[in-house]
Amino acid sequence: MKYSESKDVMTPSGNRGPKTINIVLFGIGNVGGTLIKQIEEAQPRFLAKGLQIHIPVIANSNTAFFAKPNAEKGWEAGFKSFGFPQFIQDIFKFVKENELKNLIAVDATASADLVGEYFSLIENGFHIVSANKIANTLDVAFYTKLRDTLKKHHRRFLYETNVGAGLPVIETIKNLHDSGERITRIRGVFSGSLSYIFNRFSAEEKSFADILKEASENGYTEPDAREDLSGNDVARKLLILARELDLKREFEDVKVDSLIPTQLNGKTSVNEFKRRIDELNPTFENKKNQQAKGHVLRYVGELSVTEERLDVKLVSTPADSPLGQLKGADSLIEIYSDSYKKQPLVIQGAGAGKEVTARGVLGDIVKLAENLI
Ligand SMILES: NC(=O)C1=CN([C@@H]2O[C@H](COP(=O)(O)OP(=O)(O)OC[C@H]3O[C@@H](n4cnc5c(N)ncnc54)[C@H](OP(=O)(O)O)[C@@H]3O)[C@@H](O)[C@H]2O)C=CC1
Ligand SMILES: N[C@@H](CC=O)C(=O)O
Repeated sequence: MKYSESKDVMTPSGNRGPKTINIVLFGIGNVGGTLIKQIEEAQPRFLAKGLQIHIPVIANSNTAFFAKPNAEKGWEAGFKSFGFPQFIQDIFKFVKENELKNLIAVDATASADLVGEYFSLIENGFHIVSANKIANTLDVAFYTKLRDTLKKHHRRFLYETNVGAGLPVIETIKNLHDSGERITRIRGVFSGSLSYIFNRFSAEEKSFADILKEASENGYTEPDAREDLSGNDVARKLLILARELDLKREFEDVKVDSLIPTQLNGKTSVNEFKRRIDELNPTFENKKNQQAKGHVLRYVGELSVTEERLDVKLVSTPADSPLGQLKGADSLIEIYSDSYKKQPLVIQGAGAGKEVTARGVLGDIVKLAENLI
């Protein structure tokens, strides 16, 4: 398959040859689909700065589409008509044959299988940008091996959207830590979907199941919403932050208060869970009604760095407290440190959603592109 890059494009500043970045995109759901749109819309602005972002390969779990340059606009039709069964080796062959440089694999999936391919992606010259949290939350041996492999092949791995979607949480925590600041505690509402669910459930007379369905339709939940309800998604976020602070903890070290009643946990399929979703209602009606007056439910994560403790649980908090006042799918993350001792550094804003997340992924791509030739 031949793919010829438009190397002689004239930038508005009059210089020849913008820097071309080649994205291989895995995942075209909420985040991946929105990312393509955002790249297409921002292309004139990138070009003005001497940057051109191509997406020569677009893949879902079973199909890969090898696109023509600048084909982002009509990619859906091409994907349907000219998609091939997706095999990673074909992708490697394609980028080699076409001598594509500045390769970035973007992981907009929740797939563990794809994470298993990270090593071969790196060995084949790819940098990685990921919204998928799995690579950062497998065991410490994997975590370390991934970083060693990146170092050996001079590749980078950016994953700002792993915590707080488009919010600058990882970058802020990393900057503080790397500059010698002692972070003592990180606490807050880390899940955008559970924020949306509990903010509405606490304020409205709607059933828990109906609100959960709407959260899913709005693209706030994980592909399997039980990842949110089980607390696993928040646990992953806490673990990722702990590891940024050099605490080599495992997923099992996070103490998690699951929100899934035992009869729906574990053994049911996603479809069966969706069919029986109304069974969640009595549990949450009870929790809502048992609260003190003026209190609301919030699902909170806390990383106590000094005690090396990671906790995820449902709490009842006064409606006029900072967490109690949350709206929409907002996350609110408080960072306590030696410099931010009494008044924490607070990061607040949408913690889930396809637009903010895709923008965060694009932010990582542009950041990475700045360091490429
Ligand atoms: N939505 C949000 O607000 C946020 C999401 N994220 C993360 O972003 C990721 C994607 O979320 P979202 O877009 O909502 O999920 P979706 O379910 O909407 O999309 C997932 C996409 O991944 C594809 N996929 C699955 N397995 C593979 C594979 N092995 N190779 C290639 N493609 C694959 C799916 O293809 P198919 O249809 O064939 O299965 C689908 O296109 C998740 O890891 C999530 O945690 C992070 C922050 C916020
Ligand atoms: N399900 C997640 C989406 C982003 O990671 C959340 O609700 O925060």
